[in-house]
Amino acid sequence: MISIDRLSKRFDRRAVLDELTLSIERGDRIALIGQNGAGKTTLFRCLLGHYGHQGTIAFDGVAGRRRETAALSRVAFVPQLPPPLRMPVGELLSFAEKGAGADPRAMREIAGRLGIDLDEVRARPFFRLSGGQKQKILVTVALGRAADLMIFDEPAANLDPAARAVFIDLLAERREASMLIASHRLEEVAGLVNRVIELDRGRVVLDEAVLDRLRAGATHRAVITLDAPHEPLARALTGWGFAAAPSGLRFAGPVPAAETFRFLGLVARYGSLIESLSLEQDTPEEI
Ligand SMILES: Nc1ncnc2c1ncn2[C@@H]1O[C@H](COP(=O)(O)OP(=O)(O)OP(=O)(O)O)[C@@H](O)[C@H]1O
Repeated sequence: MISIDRLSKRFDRRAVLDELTLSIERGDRIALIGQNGAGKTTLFRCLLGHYGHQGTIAFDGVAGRRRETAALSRVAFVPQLPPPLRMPVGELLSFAEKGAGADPRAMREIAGRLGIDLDEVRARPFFRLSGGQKQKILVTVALGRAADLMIFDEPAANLDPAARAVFIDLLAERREASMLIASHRLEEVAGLVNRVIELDRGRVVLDEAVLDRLRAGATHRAVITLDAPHEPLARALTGWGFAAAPSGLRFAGPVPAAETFRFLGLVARYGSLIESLSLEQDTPEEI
């Protein structure tokens, strides 16, 4: 569906995406994890054609400018920070309807489930809504249309717990769509995804097809190598039952498949300290 080949993006000569290569298949529901500044939003912006870049991104084999038109019509996107739109909400909704084929009945229902009465907010300028209300409207617009790929950048960050739960339910109902969800709460999206990709300093450092493994109920063996010794991470890993090499730089231990998300959530918090991470079928070896 999407193939990304050696994608690089620099800001002020600093590489934010660094020869990133990745392919996304139809039916993939991906949690994109990684520390603040790892490059998640930048990857989305490149995918959506908002940023120029080096390397190629092809949608169904079509790359370059033509890809942008195709992408816009088939991709629904909810940004991390809502744009400061001055237009009334009603105008945004009719733009979604006429310009992007969103279904007004579906939007009314989705907004209602998220706790927003569209008639009440229709006349209000979008930028005057609260952060959570803006996010709910953007989610409503994104889910109100039949998109092939839904890209969500920390979509639930401003939602209250009740709306957060509804949002997860709404996504779970969209089984047919491919999804790419950046989230710092891996546990929250765990039930929705079948693949976890971790970015660190603009590179893919982990790409796990989790669903099959979870189904298999297997145990994996993780081996982690650090750039430098780090006491809190060492404590966290030994708390997981990992053995440490005397150098304090290498750790190995078992990760039951059902605990994969919790484990990856822990590791993601320390992403920039980790030089390498592997998660293999459980075959004990000396560390
Ligand atoms: N328009 C820009 N100009 C300059 N630097 C930028 C720009 N956009 C992003 N960056 C830098 O690129 C790096 C990656 O940012 P990005 O927003 O992609 O990270 P992220 O993984 O989405 O982080 P977060 O989890 O905080 O949302 C950061 O260091 C950021 O400061």
